[in-house]
Amino acid sequence: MEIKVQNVSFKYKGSKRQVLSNMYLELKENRICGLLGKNGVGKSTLLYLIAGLLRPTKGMVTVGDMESQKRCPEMLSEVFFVSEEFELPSVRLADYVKMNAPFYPRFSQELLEKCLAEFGLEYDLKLSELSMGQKKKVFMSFALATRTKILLMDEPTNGLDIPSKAQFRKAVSASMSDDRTIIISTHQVHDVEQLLDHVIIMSNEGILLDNTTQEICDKYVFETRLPQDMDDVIYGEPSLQGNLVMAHRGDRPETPLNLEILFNATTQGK
Ligand SMILES: Nc1ncnc2c1ncn2[C@@H]1O[C@H](COP(=O)(O)OP(=O)(O)OP(=O)(O)O)[C@@H](O)[C@H]1O
Repeated sequence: MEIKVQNVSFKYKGSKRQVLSNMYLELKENRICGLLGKNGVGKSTLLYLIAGLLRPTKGMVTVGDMESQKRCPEMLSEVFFVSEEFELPSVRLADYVKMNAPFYPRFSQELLEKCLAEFGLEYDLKLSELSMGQKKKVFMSFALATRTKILLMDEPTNGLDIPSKAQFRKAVSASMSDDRTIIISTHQVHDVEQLLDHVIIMSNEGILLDNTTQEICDKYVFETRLPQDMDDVIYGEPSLQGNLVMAHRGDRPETPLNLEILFNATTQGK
């Protein structure tokens, strides 16, 4: 399902500040997309608009051929939003699943148990007896198992311990399918850098970058350079090993994406 944000402007009620203005964005299916931007640029707002939980002041957001703000049943069964803050009822997970899974026609019990196992959790548990991090793992496992065509995740790795970040990447990869689009809004770039195949960088002025990781890595290399070897460098930062840089690739071999360098280069207008 394609997500289209067409000429969208948004302002919170009672606030003077326009959070989004005339934004255009099209996101095709079969993508794991990282949504990056400094605090307050409107990443969460954009996710709420896509989920239909906020209405644009101007313009239109659609998923497939459905307008988000109408929240028709078909759309609700195909969009799942893991917001930064959420509440789970004080019930057993099995009862939570019994109550909520029927809303999602493609829900997979097998995938739920696989994701839980990835996070080191059992299926037989009481939601009220879990720590915050454990609740998040359970909620994300449920979200992944819904197999909705659109999955929106706001800061999914916040509050997860160090081993869980790799488990998160495995669980997301395991749940990915050709007809799914996952948008992950995050500041924890190293947690998701190997997972993404698309990157969107937002600023207060709008979208600064909207490309597949393949397009980025075809054009640029991310590597460490000596000070005398900086001719074709677009952006660089000193590091312990030398200068960490983003440079034109030319005929050099491809390098892995360094999201932090890409983000700093982009937001500094390089
Ligand atoms: N309920 C609200 N009422 C008024 N203004 C709001 C409300 N929620 C957010 N804002 C404002 O809208 C702007 C965008 O907020 P949003 O939460 O979408 O940003 P963000 O990019 O997700 O930020 P962060 O990285 O800090 O999570 C901010 O300037 C914020 O102050």
